[in-house]
Amino acid sequence: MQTLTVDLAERSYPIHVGPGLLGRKELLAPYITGSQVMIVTNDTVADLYLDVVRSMLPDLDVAEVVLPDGEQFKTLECLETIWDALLTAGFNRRCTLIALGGGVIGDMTGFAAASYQRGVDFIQIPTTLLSQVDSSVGGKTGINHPRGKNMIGAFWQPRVVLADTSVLATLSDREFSAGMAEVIKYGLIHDSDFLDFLEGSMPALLARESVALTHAIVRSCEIKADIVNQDETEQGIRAILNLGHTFGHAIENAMGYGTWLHGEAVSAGMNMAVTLSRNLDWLTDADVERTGRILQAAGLPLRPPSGVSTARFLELMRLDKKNVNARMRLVLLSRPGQACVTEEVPESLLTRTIDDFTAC
Ligand SMILES: NC(=O)c1ccc[n+]([C@@H]2O[C@H](COP(=O)([O-])OP(=O)(O)OC[C@H]3O[C@@H](n4cnc5c(N)ncnc54)[C@H](O)[C@@H]3O)[C@@H](O)[C@H]2O)c1
Ligand SMILES: O=C(O)C(=O)C[C@@H](O)[C@H](O)[C@H](O)COP(=O)(O)O
Ligand SMILES: [Zn+2]
Repeated sequence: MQTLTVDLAERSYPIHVGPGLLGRKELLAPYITGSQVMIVTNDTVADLYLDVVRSMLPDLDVAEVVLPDGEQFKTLECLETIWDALLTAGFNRRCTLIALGGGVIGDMTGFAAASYQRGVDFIQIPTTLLSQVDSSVGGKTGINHPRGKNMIGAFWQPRVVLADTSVLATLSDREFSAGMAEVIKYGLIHDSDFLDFLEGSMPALLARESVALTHAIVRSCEIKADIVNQDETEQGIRAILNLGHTFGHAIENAMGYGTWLHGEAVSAGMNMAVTLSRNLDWLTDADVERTGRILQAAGLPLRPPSGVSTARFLELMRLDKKNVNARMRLVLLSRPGQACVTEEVPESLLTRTIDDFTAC
């Protein structure tokens, strides 16, 4: 097991990464202060891992909420289901919520913890690649709104993250590839050596070979923790974690939540952001081609779905939470391995770049 730390003074917490963590009671016990524990999961993950997580909580008052599976259920209604379960079970301010699942469960459970009785403890047990490398770390929690992705939420840090790499064996290839999009993101925004590693190791990663996969997860968590440590609530540098997301969230919303997976939409979005960076002469054609090759090798899409027009893209992108002025705020690459946030992209160039992706 390897352990990293998110370093946020009194909100600091460990991220444990390795095989066979589920079942190890001693990894949870130090972070549970009261006697009441609510495990929040979905019907797919419950069938696979609920029993073993329950076995890690002896002598405690344990209740469960099993939600329907899917991005389309990252809603106020499911959040209400969690609040109702907590109230029905008579849970008090010293209770702990455990998020057992992917990013959907993690984001919703975190927000339920942030809001229940004005804030209770929560623990992340991420079970997808995406949630192990990204969503379980950093404290962004929330739900979708029909008008926009993750529009309602809070920053609320977990007490501990347990990323058991053994559970990735049951993940579908499509979901595994979606997780790789966020892994590739870290190479693009922050670490060109890591991008080289990912480029050279893609077959081993897709075969889920333990050494390569563990390195990819640990390095991703290190990069995310480093950025979050500098800027917990996204006043500045944290926004670079949003590479590809302004385009990607527009795709997710336009297609209907759950149609395109988050990682798939981010992949097409990163390719669009990299292309826009090239159109600004910040990157070369070779950089764009290489990025496309890496994403494609991971089984990810390079282009958005054909049904989304440029006008719809722009309409949805204007709702993005990063925007503060009339000008769109975008995360682009100033070179491979280095991202920047800019409001300086001429509207005409942005439109032309999107047009190149939306034209049949
Ligand atoms: N908070 C953040 O910082 C952050 C970061 C990235 C993404 N997100 C959010 O995370 C969500 C996407 O997360 P995701 O990709 O994990 O999707 P997900 O939570 O929908 O999980 C993907 C699928 O895998 C299944 N699953 C989970 N673990 C499994 C396992 N071990 N074996 C078999 N099946 C398993 C789930 O039931 C689901 O069907 C999006 O809502 C996105 O907005 C949040
Ligand atoms: O942790 C962050 O910061 C991120 O932006 C990580 C993203 O991968 C993630 O999808 C996040 O949920 C997006 O946040 P949002 O604020 O753009 O909704
Ligand atoms: Zn993301």
